Amino acid sequence: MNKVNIVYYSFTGNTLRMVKAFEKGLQEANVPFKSYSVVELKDDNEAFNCEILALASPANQTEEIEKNYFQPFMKRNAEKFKDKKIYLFGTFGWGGGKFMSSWIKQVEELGAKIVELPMACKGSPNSETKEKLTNMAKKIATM
Ligand SMILES: Cc1cc2nc3c(=O)[nH]c(=O)nc-3n(C[C@H](O)[C@H](O)[C@H](O)COP(=O)(O)O)c2cc1C
Repeated sequence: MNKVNIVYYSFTGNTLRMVKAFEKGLQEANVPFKSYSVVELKDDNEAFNCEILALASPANQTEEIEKNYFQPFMKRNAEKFKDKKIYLFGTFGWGGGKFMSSWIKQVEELGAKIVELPMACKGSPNSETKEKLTNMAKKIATM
């Protein structure tokens, strides 16, 4: 059983709906977890205090992760990603999920290990996507 923490950003709620589906899987797997909005996060070490850290962001200007909170989070914690097990997911509008490819690259260049195939969906996740995420969370929790 893995302790899985989640750090997320969501402005209009699409990414948060993905987070809720992911949390459902963790609850069903009966593993300890904590979710942190990156906007309210006070202690980065607390978020990193887990076996697997899930990160969730929408695409923001020019195919990046969210700019004002998530990009600074990545930057100030760069050294903490070395050998860290990470799972990535998020939502996008019009870019076809290009932001996710850059994020994967960034995380891998920092030395992290992406534990499962990331998930990105357009707009609000439908029930199929939510179910996939719930199952993914269960898999990650018990891997
Ligand atoms: C300021 C702003 C910038 C955005 N930039 C992009 C972008 O570069 N590529 C893209 O595919 N979607 C972009 N979007 C769309 C959001 O990624 C999409 O609506 C997402 O689902 C919002 O997630 P949230 O509801 O969790 O905030 C942008 C939206 C806003 C408001």
